[in-house]
Formats: sequence, C-alpha cells, structure tokens
Amino acid sequence: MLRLASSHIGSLKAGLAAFRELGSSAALHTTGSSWMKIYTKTGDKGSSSLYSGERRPKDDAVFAALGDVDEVNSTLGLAREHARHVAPQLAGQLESIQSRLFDVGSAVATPRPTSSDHKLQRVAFGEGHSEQLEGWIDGMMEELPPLTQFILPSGGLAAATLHMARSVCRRAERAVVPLVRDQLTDAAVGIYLNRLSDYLFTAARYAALKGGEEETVWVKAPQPAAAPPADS
Ligand SMILES: Nc1ncnc2c1ncn2[C@@H]1O[C@H](COP(=O)(O)OP(=O)(O)OP(=O)(O)O)[C@@H](O)[C@H]1O
Repeated sequence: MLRLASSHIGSLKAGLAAFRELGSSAALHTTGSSWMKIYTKTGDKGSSSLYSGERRPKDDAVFAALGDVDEVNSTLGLAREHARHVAPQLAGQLESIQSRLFDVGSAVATPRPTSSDHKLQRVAFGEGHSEQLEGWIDGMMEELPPLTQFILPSGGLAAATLHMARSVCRRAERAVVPLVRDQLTDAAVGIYLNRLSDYLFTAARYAALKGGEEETVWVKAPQPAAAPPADS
C-alpha cells in the first residue's frame, strides 16, 4: 500500500490536489494519524471533483486545462534542475513560479458560476503575479544581447528545457482561454500564462548566456534551383 505524509500529498498528486487541501468535499481519505492514502478510487469511472465540490467527466475542458497546467509545472521541475547548475537565480524564480502554478490550478478548479464566494475568495489569483514576471523579464533583458535573428529552441540543457516549458505553457494558455472567455476563470490566470511564456523564452536565452552556450539560429532553406527552359 502506498502511504504518504499529508504534507506531500499535494505535490505527489500531480499538483492538482492543491485545491483539495483547501477543504474540498473530495478530501483524501485519512487512515489514522497523519498518513493518507493517495488513491481514493473515486476517479476510476472517468469523472473527478473540482474544488467547488462539483463532479465532471475527466475530459471536461476544466480538467484539460488543469492537466496542461500540471504539465507546465512538471516541465519546469526539470528545467529548474538544469538551471540550478548554470543560473541559480533562475532556479529560485522557477521554484516560485511552480508554486504560482499550483495557485493557477486552484483557480481553474474553482469555476466561477458553480463555486461559492468563500471558495472563490480563497483561490483568487492576483494580477501582481504577472507583474513579478515582468520585473524578472526586464532584469534579464538588461543582460541579454539584442535578438537579431530567429533562434531555434537550443542553448544547452537548461535553455532547451526552458523552451520546452514555454511551448507547454502556450498549450496551457490555449486551454485556459475558453474558460476565461466563458467567465469560468479569472482573466488574471490567462494573463499570467501569457506572460509566463514570455518569461520562459527570456529565461531560456538567459540560461544559454550564463552557461556559455551557443543558441542555434534559424537558417532559411536554400531556394530550389530554377528548372532550365524546356527548349535548351
Ligand atoms: N486526468 C486528469 N487530468 C486533469 N485533472 C485531473 C485528472 N484526474 C483528476 N484530476 C483533478 O486532479 C485532482 C487530483 O487528482 P486525483 O488523481 O486524486 O483524482 P481522481 O482520479 O478523481 O481520484 P483517485 O485517483 O483517487 O481515484 C482531482 O480532484 C481532479 O480535480
């Protein structure tokens, strides 16, 4: 039987259990003292619960967005491990962002029309988080050489993984856009994901710089040779 300390449940349940810890009716089973089972089996039939207490099928748009945000966070975990070696300052920022992505998950898991005011207040996602990303972007830009050519995802392990996180982040943003449009999720969440992809692009370039790695530039495909005239 898999047993976990309660303090570790949130991260080990793919980051998406954060809202449960806030008091969801789908709370994890306790088995005495501070140990809990990770599996409740309540999701076995293809539906799961939101922080609102509502159950929806797992292919609902809200779970698709939650899953995409979870993927961003996992990719950032990998990027942070690589960044630690070349740019410790980045690793600290990435750690903080990983916590904010838990908050993004909590906000997404609390759809406005079907959640109580109390729960909506608990998961409110402030606009200040995007401003913090902007400050970090501006700080890195001061050190980076200007971009004069298109670059490919490259620049060493940390940079390449940050580019991967950037593209996964853009997928999460695409999943959140309809939720914001339908007023299920606060606009600040979509803004954060949009700014995060800019941050990750900049962070990738910064990691390449600090690691002394070359970024690979886009090379235009050679033009096909013109066919000779038919009568030659
Ligand atoms: N496949 C999924 N993709 C995205 N989010 C999910 C998915 N499954 C569950 N969730 C969300 O993540 C939370 C934690 O996931 P968890 O695996 O505990 O859910 P579950 O499958 O309903 O429960 P259990 O695994 O205990 O049967 C759920 O409460 C739900 O909001």
